[in-house]
Amino acid sequence: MLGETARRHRRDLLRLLGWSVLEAGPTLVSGALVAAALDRGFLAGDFATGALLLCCYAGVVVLGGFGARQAVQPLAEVVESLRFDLVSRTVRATLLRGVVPGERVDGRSVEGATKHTEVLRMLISQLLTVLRTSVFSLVFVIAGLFWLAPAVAWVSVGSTALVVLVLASTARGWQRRVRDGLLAEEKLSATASTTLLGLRDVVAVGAAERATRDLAVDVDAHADAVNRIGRVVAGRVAVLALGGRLPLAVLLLTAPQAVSSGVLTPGELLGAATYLIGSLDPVLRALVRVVGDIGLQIGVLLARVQEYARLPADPEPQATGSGATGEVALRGVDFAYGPASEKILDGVDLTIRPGERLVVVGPSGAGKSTLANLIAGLDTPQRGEVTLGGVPVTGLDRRWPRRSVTLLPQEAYVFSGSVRENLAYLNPDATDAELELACAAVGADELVASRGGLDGRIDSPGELSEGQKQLVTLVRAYASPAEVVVLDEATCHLHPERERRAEDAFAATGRTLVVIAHRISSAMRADRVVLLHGGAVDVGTHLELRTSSPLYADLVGYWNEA
Ligand SMILES: Nc1ncnc2c1ncn2[C@@H]1O[C@H](COP(=O)(O)OP(=O)(O)OP(=O)(O)O)[C@@H](O)[C@H]1O
Repeated sequence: MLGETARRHRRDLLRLLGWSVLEAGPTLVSGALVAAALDRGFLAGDFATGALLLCCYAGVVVLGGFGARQAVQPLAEVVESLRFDLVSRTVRATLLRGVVPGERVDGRSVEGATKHTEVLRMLISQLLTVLRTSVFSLVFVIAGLFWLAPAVAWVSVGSTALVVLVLASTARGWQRRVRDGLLAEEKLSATASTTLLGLRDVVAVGAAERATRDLAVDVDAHADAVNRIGRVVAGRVAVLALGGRLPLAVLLLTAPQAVSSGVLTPGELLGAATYLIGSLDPVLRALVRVVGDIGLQIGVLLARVQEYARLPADPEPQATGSGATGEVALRGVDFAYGPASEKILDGVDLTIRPGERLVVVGPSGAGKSTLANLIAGLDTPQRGEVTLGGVPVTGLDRRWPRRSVTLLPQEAYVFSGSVRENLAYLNPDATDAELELACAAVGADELVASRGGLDGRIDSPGELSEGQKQLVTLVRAYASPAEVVVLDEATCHLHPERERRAEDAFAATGRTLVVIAHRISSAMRADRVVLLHGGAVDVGTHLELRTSSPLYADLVGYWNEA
């Protein structure tokens, strides 16, 4: 995931690297200039040279500050783009999994994904900020020390290697503990939010003690996990303290001997101490904090985000054929919303022929929308099966955009964006000519023209009336490649004449059209009508049902009066 963003921002990363070298520049010359200022200037009685050399150092520090300032912009480009990529991936994958039967997706999945992504953004920003200068600074310190005091440089290399070795060998255990801590925190927050949301029920059924006990278990588990992390942190801090201070201790202990024997001048001694105190120790600390702590936290969080960004599995292997003939069949379908709930559909058999215009009617709550969801594969029957072109609908290709069935619900969803983006939502490859054709067919051309054509904007969808929103979604469905279109009261806010025009337009394309009727006029122009009642279906033409079914005759009468 990170690699993809990094590839796109190669230039920004190179700019970041370049400015970071400049930012770390003062580290390279700090010890050397201090040593020269002392030996050739102040101790040699040449105050002007000493002061000039210190001024040079100050100049380099200002240049380093300029490098730090310039590095901010490329850093922000990379990090913000990374956040956008991560959020897009996780939300998209969560939504796609949401329409797959058997996948458990709720608001917490998206919330968890976005929360983790936000933390990741901050951590990666810190990682890049510290890492980019620390690595160069470390190299520069060692180089400076080799120039001034090679023996101290070797001790520094050894102690740095020791720190790296110890941290690397404990990295796995550390990562495991951080992950356990994160999981414990997630579990605690899930239990707490479930308990708090159902607080009234918990009190009503006298389960307060039980809920407290359950919560206490998760609180203890979280506390244990945090304690285990704390113990590892303590060990790592000790190693770091030893590794960072050892070279300085060696320098100070050997200083009298080294200076008196002429191995080091006083200036070189002070220069080496400047490198060690001013750079090596802080750099090692920063590196350990960043690579050891932040780096590992990033690894753990990325693994979690990757779980959220998991796309649903492709169709099951038994799903052969494209399902693209437009024939929908329900065989012995039973459906209920819960194991103890009443059946909404009870042993329903129904074949919808390719290119047929079928209208579904029935009393409120009879299960018309449920039938629409089953045809679209959004729900799975407990018994029997729903097939499309002979293939179980739940086994069809569910990659976005859905290619086989398009279901338009009553609530039309229009988002902020261009008119084109809204219309091409179910077929991003649609050409302008195809979209214009779809607009003309369903009668949305005036609306699109009034918004400034395909390039026009819909900045706040609330400006559109419900009918206008339904027109937008009708164009979407028309422009989609699906061979079966299900309109679940998707034209209820349109004038009857506009509704007829839209339905006729779909029927004229030769696709299978299933309309959950809002008005009796839809049933009157259908090839066949399905009357849904008490979990069963009666099927026939409008005239047949009118004479054979008293319930249908009642519904027609009710509609006519209305
Ligand atoms: N997600 C759900 N969970 C539990 N029960 C549901 C769910 N969705 C619908 N129901 C119930 O299932 C029954 C059928 O609902 P459905 O929406 O399919 O009926 P409908 O014929 O489309 O109704 P209407 O004409 O009022 O839109 C209703 O009793 C409804 O309350």
